[in-house]
Amino acid sequence: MRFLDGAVPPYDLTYDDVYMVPRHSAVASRYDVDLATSDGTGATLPIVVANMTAIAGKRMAETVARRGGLVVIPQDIPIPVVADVVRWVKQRHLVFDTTIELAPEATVGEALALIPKRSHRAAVVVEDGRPVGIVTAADCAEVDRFAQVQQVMTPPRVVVPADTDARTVFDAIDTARAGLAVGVDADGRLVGVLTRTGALRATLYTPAVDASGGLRIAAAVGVNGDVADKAARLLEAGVDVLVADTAHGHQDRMIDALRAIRSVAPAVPVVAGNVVSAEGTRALIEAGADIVKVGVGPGAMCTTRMMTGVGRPQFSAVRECAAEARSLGRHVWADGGVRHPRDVALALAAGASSVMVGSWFAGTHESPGDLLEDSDGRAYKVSFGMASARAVANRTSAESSYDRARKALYEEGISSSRMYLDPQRPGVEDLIDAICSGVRSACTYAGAATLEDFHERALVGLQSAAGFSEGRPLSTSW
Ligand SMILES: NC(=O)C1=CN([C@@H]2O[C@H](COP(=O)(O)OP(=O)(O)OC[C@H]3O[C@@H](n4cnc5c(N)ncnc54)[C@H](OP(=O)(O)O)[C@@H]3O)[C@@H](O)[C@H]2O)C=CC1
Ligand SMILES: Nc1nc2c(ncn2[C@@H]2O[C@H](COP(=O)(O)O)[C@@H](O)[C@H]2O)c(=O)[nH]1
Ligand SMILES: [K+]
Repeated sequence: MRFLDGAVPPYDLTYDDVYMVPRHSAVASRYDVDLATSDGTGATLPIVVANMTAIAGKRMAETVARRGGLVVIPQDIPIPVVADVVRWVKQRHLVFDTTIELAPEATVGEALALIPKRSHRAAVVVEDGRPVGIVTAADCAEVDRFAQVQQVMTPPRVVVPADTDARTVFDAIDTARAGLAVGVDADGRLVGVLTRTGALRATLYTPAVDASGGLRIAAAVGVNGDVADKAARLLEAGVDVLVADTAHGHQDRMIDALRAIRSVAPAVPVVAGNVVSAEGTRALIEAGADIVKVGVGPGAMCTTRMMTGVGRPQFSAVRECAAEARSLGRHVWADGGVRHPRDVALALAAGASSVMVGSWFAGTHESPGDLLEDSDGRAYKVSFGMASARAVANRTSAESSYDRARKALYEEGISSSRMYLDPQRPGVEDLIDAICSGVRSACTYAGAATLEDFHERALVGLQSAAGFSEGRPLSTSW
């Protein structure tokens, strides 16, 4: 990456401060761009879901890994629970989505509570493991909540063997004008469901899988307690990538934690952070990190910069840390502050191998929280920061009352924020589609067929606030 006209920025920059200039391209199609990462994590997309309790759970992990990204399960989740999640995620089908299954006698009320948990917005009624009906929210409208689903279900219109190729399933759904296809095994037992868009996606994305063909998943460890023991238990559970995470990564505790992790995890990729300087990046790499997590203060739930004045505008932080990591043959993840597809493209241009997204994905069907409605009927989920009073109270619940009171004084995150679902893009895969389209397109504007080429070729200019605002679309006239 280089700056237009050799500019030397007079101050540190964030994503809104910069833009990319198109360059001659020999890449004929946006589909010719390979978005696979080269950082050893096995991700086929440069997207990592941040280790935040309100965002990264098992449904998120399944859905994102099926499209090629990675989800980091937070350090606040007890390790036996993480082990269950890992086992479950690794058993998921690589094409068909996990179904919300209901018995014929289940109530409409139960169906309505479960249907919003999945973007395919339907439940399958199952008898002896075989699909006998489909229920959508529309089928339940104006029906007594205690009615049984067998009274409102409709028969599945497209039932296919689960090994049918995705293009054929797409055509079958399209021809039948059905909402989705139900996939079954050789005995007619339910395997999963696939929507028309899901079938399309299955032809465009490559799942991130481990050597046994299971979906990949990452998990975080903090820097306190017996870090080697926690890391060993996570590895035993089958975690593919370990993330050592704390607010101030460039500290002795982190260096010790990394050495402890490396003693039990010589082979798996280890990620550590957060830092925002070349010095911090080098220190974590020397202590054993393969990938350094970059970002102090850009996160949407983060109050660190307001509380402390500490941090660094994210584009410059990523650029400096990526250059240092690359000089040592390692990588960085850009962590925090992503609000538009362009931010992902710019982080990759600055040299990140992958980009972490947290809050933006909180407002999706796949985040763990319940779907709520505000007084205007707009759907949202509640998100909160990992250094918020709420998260600290959860994390320290086993400690003495005195210790909890002491720790409660250091609050650097929002405890409750409403993340609205975008009615056009209510699922995390809708947002991933938008990000991937943006990044693929950015790569062809730069004339790049891979993310490495993109970093190499990106030509970046500095812009004023007016320049940024000019790029925003107008939904009504001026
Ligand atoms: N990217 C970002 O900008 C930030 C991210 N976070 C996220 O919040 C979560 C919780 O992280 P964290 O608060 O580190 O909690 P942890 O539970 O990981 O504890 C951090 C440890 O580091 C010590 N420490 C020393 N200096 C600091 C400092 N300036 N800030 C925080 N801890 C310090 C603490 O000791 P003692 O309490 O005695 O001081 C404590 O032992 C993580 O997921 C982290 O990524 C949090 C803040 C900023
Ligand atoms: N200072 C804080 N940073 C936090 C907190 N919770 C999470 N984070 C950081 O934000 C990113 C995600 O950024 P987003 O803009 O996509 O939401 C996450 O990975 C952490 O590094 C917090 O409470 N305080
Ligand atoms: K912030």
